[in-house]
Amino acid sequence: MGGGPRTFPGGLSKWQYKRMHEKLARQKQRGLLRHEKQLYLARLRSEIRASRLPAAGPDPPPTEGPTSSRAHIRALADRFRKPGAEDLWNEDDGPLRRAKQPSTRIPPAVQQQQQRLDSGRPRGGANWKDWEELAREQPRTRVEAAPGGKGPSLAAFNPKREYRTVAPLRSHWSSASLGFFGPKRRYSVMSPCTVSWHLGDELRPLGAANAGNRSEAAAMALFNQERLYSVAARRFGRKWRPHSSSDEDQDGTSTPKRNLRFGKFGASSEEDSEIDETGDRGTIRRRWSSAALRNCDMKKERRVLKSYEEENNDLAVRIRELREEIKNREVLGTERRRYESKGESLLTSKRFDECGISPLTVKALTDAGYVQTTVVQEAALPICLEGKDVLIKAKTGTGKSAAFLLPAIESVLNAMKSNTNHRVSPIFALVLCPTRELAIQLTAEANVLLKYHEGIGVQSLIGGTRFKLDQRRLESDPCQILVATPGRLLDHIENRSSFSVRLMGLKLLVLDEADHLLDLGFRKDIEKIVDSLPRQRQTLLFSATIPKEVRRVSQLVLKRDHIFVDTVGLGAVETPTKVQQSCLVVTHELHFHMIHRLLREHIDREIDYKVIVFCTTAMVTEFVYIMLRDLKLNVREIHSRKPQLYRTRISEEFRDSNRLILVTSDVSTRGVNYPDVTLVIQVGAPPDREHYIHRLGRTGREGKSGKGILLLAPWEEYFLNEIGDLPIEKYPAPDIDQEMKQKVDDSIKIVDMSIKEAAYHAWLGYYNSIADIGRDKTTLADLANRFGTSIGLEKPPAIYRKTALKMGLKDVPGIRIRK
Ligand SMILES: Nc1ncnc2c1ncn2[C@@H]1O[C@H](COP(=O)(O)OP(=O)(O)OP(=O)(O)O)[C@@H](O)[C@H]1O
Repeated sequence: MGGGPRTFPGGLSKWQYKRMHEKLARQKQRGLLRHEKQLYLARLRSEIRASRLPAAGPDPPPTEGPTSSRAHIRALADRFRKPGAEDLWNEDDGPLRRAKQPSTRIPPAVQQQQQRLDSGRPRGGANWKDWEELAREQPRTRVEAAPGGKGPSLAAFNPKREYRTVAPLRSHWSSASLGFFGPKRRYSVMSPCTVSWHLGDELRPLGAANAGNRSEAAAMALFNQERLYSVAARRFGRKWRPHSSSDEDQDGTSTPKRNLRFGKFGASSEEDSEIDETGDRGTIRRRWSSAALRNCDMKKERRVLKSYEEENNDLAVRIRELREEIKNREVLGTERRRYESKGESLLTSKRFDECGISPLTVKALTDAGYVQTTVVQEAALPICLEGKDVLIKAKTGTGKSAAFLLPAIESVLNAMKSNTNHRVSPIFALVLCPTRELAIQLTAEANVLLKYHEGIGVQSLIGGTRFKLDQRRLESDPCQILVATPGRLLDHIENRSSFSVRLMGLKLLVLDEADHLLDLGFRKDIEKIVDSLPRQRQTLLFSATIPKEVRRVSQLVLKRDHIFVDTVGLGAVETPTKVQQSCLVVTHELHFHMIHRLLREHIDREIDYKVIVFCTTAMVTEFVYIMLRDLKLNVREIHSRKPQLYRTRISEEFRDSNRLILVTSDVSTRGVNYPDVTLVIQVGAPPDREHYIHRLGRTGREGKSGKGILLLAPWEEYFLNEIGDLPIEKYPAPDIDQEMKQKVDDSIKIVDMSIKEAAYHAWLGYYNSIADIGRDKTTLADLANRFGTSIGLEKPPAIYRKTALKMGLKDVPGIRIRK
């Protein structure tokens, strides 16, 4: 790939540098997988536990010993079930620094109740019911023993984080622990923590080791605890290390200090579980093991409980934020409904000159006909211009491109004010997108917005062009904003150290079509790219679809305190409202006849028609294109098998004209803005729901109307389950007259046999990769052969043994292997 430099930063050779990057990416990938696994396990555990709980009934007492079982399970289960709960590493888990535990005096009422319970409870017996009662009657606040008092202390209880809190512990609770450690079911939810408490003026550990002073019940408690911890430790594959030592009581009785702790339970439990011996001895002190959330919430850094005041403050801030969010949503929702019901575009009343962007940019926007912002621009601009990380979801064709290009220009302007002494300017803003067409389009759009900004340049870096030429262009022309596809960008990062150096000045990273870029196909490249960028940067993620997994994975690139803006709204339809969606189910044998019929009908009805036909693979696209061309339709093709220059030319032609049909593969699925498309036909089941939405989004842009038809074979109807929530009408297939059928059959015949064979192979590969179909290989082979017949293949073409092996198709009836 082009002649790169001999040395790389740090005096590394090209291969060392490359290996280093690969190693880093591998490590990150492993970390990610580990997190995903932990998350999954945690979810399973909490679900199982939650399902074992008694069905209804009042909430369990807030404090019930270190186990705090039901509250803990509920909290976990609730948390995992909440929409958006996939984000386990949220701020609720507390700050990363150690916060002091505030102490509060026990209110007199509590003390009275405690005394009442004390007197009613035999020293050696656990009286769980009493504690339940007491707990129920108490407000959920942290209560600690009065200094020097003998009374028990109620652990901090934060309603927001029940699973982290610990039950009230009493000085004579060694036996009481029998109660709450008793039932085995409770073991698993105990938060391992070191507990010590005061008797008189002395610190007394739980579980006295001195046999002379130890009651039988206390011994039982100790036994139970040991059992408990070892059971828990075994379950999680970690060792627990009991630390025993002896302290002398003031009254001469010796009380052993048993400091129970896990060696490495969850995150660094060691420090967390130490008894704090420096503080006030009159108060009960605890430090919480991060194992309270077990490994399911493990982080590299240790989390510590927030202080009471801090939490209250946080809570207040959170409530305020939520209120604002709800208000914003309402405003956005009303705005959207207003425009949609009026049948207008998605423009809001806010003008660009009110958004705090440079007057020169506003001038360029006005020239381009942009005066008012769209909903997504109105929502995104203030947050992006504040410098925050954002994840934004907005429907297709609603102006997301400008929503991130404008902040990109602003960040360049700001950076250029402070960075004036560079010979070659750093790249201040980097926009990543999945396809070349989209990169070219975004570059053109950025150029429009930069019309009056002299000295600021935008360039694209995409595959299919000459590496050396790119290199020269990057060095000679101004480039403060770079729009790139991941593969080619990575080539430059790995092979041009001067390019990597330029990226070190980066201020803003944008991932357009973020869900696709963070998908498995791109993720490795994205990780490598992100590794080579400065950490101090702003990151913006945009897409029309953001599946839950993507929200979680987005943490790879976004800061923890990023903002999620959803202009679509929970439960709202994700497709443009003015696009009429329908589905036709037709047997394979008639698929191509049906495409022809639908196109003819549409052309007859729409004078200025502009149609996109999406096919499943590049080779099927080519087949359909040749067939339609032979049927005398005004048709063009774009797919990955075509040279880039051709693709660019066709793309531009289709953008600027009408009365044209574009047959394309998924290279045109996302982001590409072809104005005034009147109809989108999707032939065959799309790979997933997101593909369906993005393909359909090529029509009905800017609030205009459009039509979408999904053409499925009967066995592809499973896909309708994935898009069941979208307003799709299923229609019976119209008849095809004999004359038309014959015409199509003739056109199929003229397609070259090699293209048909390649189409068969591609078809087989595509559906083999779709889990719903690819699982049953015999059926798949049968369906592939039917497809082969429908495109005029007399017998299924043979495939290479190696390919068959890879696809799991060896020895499958109906699959021919090449000798
Ligand atoms: N404020 C505006 N005023 C007028 N037209 C606008 C405005 N913002 C965007 N547009 C136009 O809306 C169309 C769609 O914009 P854009 O391509 O940015 O949509 P998108 O949300 O990125 O779509 P996709 O999800 O498909 O990527 C474009 O033709 C663009 O010129």
